[in-house]
Amino acid sequence: MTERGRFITLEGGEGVGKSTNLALVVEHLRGHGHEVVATREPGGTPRAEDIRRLLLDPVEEEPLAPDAELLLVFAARAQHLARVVRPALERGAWVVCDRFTDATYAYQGGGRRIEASRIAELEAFTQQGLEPDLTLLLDMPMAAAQRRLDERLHGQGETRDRFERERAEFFEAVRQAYLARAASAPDRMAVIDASADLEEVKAELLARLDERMATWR
Ligand SMILES: Nc1ncnc2c1ncn2[C@@H]1O[C@H](COP(=O)(O)OP(=O)(O)O)[C@@H](O)[C@H]1O
Ligand SMILES: Cc1cn([C@H]2C[C@H](O)[C@@H](COP(=O)(O)OP(=O)(O)O)O2)c(=O)[nH]c1=O
Repeated sequence: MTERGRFITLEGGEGVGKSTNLALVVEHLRGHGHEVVATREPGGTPRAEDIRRLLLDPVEEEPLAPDAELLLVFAARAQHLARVVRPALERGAWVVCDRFTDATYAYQGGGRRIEASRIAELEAFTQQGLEPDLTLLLDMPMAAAQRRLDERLHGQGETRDRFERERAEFFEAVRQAYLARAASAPDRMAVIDASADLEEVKAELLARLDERMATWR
């Protein structure tokens, strides 16, 4: 029987360097000879990407109710798990995902103030016990991450999505909720200082990854 693949997630606020470092993690794992599926949430399948658009589109005439937002996040997750994540893990591939359920606790829990117990109910219903083997949390003060994001948005002429339009208090609550999650799950989550130079961040990330992979052999 094929051994189940490992499930690794990258987390953190906007602009902390998740996308930049995801590529590095993928390359590192491929170097170890693993089949790797790189994906993201919300999204990762065409249908789930449709739901992502609903979540990110800033429709000013009709604000999205927090519970509707929460259910859409889990609807996208259910589709992504069924179509991409579970099949990959079952055939022995490793899955590296840009954001997962810790983001729901951070954004819908911390940011939108939905009770964690309600998120946990949907988590249990949707995931049926599946959770990441390792979560790399990129942490840094939100103001500095915001400056990176401003440069990126400016450089690409992008506009801000529904979340990127939130206020500083929202992002601070997101950050604190992420840190609280990491403190309560130290065996699964590794906190990485994302404010350092990219080379330093990469080195710390790979060190944490190797450390954890050594315990899986
Ligand atoms: N350690 C770092 N130091 C300086 N700039 C960085 C660092 N990591 C990423 N960046 C830059 O910051 C911006 C946001 O990074 P990105 O990977 O898109 O973040 P995220 O996916 O978390 O929103 C990009 O322009 C990226 O090149
Ligand atoms: C996975 C997930 C994402 N989100 C939000 C956070 C992000 O603002 C947005 C899109 O994620 P993402 O594209 O990863 O953000 P960025 O690259 O700008 O850091 O979705 C939630 O609110 N809940 C969730 O469960």
